[in-house]
Amino acid sequence: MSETGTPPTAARSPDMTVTTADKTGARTSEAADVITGARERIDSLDDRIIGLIQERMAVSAVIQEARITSGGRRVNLSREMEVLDHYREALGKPGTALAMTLLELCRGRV
Ligand SMILES: C=C(O[C@@H]1C=C(C(=O)O)C=C[C@H]1O)C(=O)O
Repeated sequence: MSETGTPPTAARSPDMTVTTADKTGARTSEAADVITGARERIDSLDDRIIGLIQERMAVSAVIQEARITSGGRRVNLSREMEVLDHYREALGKPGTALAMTLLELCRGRV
């Protein structure tokens, strides 16, 4: 095994191309096909997640603008705690970190 995780030529099954093994890390063409298909689904999911985050940013900006225009503050910490709790309850401790990143993206855009 090389430092990049690519199996040496002798370790590849005869029907696998070098390119496929290098891209997926699989040791068989069947595994490489599964990985390639699943990666396409992940890329599609990531595009949808990014779209939803951008939509969240726009909705958050509407709220912040209305509050600031009315004389209030941009940030509402009690509401942010509710958002953090929501993500932590759904996803555990990493959910809190994810929610903090989302709040960072959504704050300060108006
Ligand atoms: C969107 C709001 O304004 C700010 C942004 C938040 C968010 O993006 O979830 C939450 C609280 C506020 O700091 C809100 O008060 O709901």
